[in-house]
Amino acid sequence: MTDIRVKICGLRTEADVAAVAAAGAAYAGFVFFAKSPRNLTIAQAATLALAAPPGLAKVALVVDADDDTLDAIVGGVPLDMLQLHGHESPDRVAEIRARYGLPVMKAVGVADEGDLAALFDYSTVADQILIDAKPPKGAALPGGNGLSFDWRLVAQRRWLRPWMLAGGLTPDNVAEAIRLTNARQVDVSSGVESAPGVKDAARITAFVKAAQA
Ligand SMILES: O=C(O)c1ccccc1N[C@@H]1O[C@H](COP(=O)(O)O)[C@@H](O)[C@H]1O
Repeated sequence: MTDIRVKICGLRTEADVAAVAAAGAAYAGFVFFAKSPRNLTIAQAATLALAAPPGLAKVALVVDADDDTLDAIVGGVPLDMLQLHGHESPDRVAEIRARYGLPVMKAVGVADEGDLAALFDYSTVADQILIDAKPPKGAALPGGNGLSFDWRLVAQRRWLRPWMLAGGLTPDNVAEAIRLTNARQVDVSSGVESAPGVKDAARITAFVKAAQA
């Protein structure tokens, strides 16, 4: 066992939350993005968040959300972190962090070397950085597409803040991704599903086991 921290994103049922907790994940992610098959209402997310045991951090994933939307989410769901997965500027990240007093994790899409500078920019304002694959042009979702990027781009790099590796991770490839990048935290959504938006408890268990082996 290692101290790798795992985030399982896109939970939709209380059984998902129980599976994530039982597997030993550190974070549970709730998606607030209408186009996603994992999208939740505030009432649904509140029910799931209240079912989470102490020690399982509850993360709300939003995409270019305005203040009214964030006010409703933060006011209606007990949360430990906000994940910003859109085109939020560094100033907007700082504004959200100050307004809600919650730790903020900013997702940055990476496809080539040219994308790495943004990681430094965001690491001056966010509490954590989420390094994800850049979505293909015209993709309906800015993340959660099950696509990975060339992990060698971030291998052995250092950032100012803790970071998490995401994008196309599965129970079969997560150990290799960790070995190559030296990531201490990993995030997965599609790789632990049996169909879009349907989490698979056995895959969740296998993913956490493989990440922490
Ligand atoms: O999961 C979603 O539906 C989603 C929607 C909009 C933005 C991000 C989304 N998910 C995040 O994308 C990455 C990678 O996911 P995957 O493992 O490749 O499916 C992960 O950080 C999710 O939290």
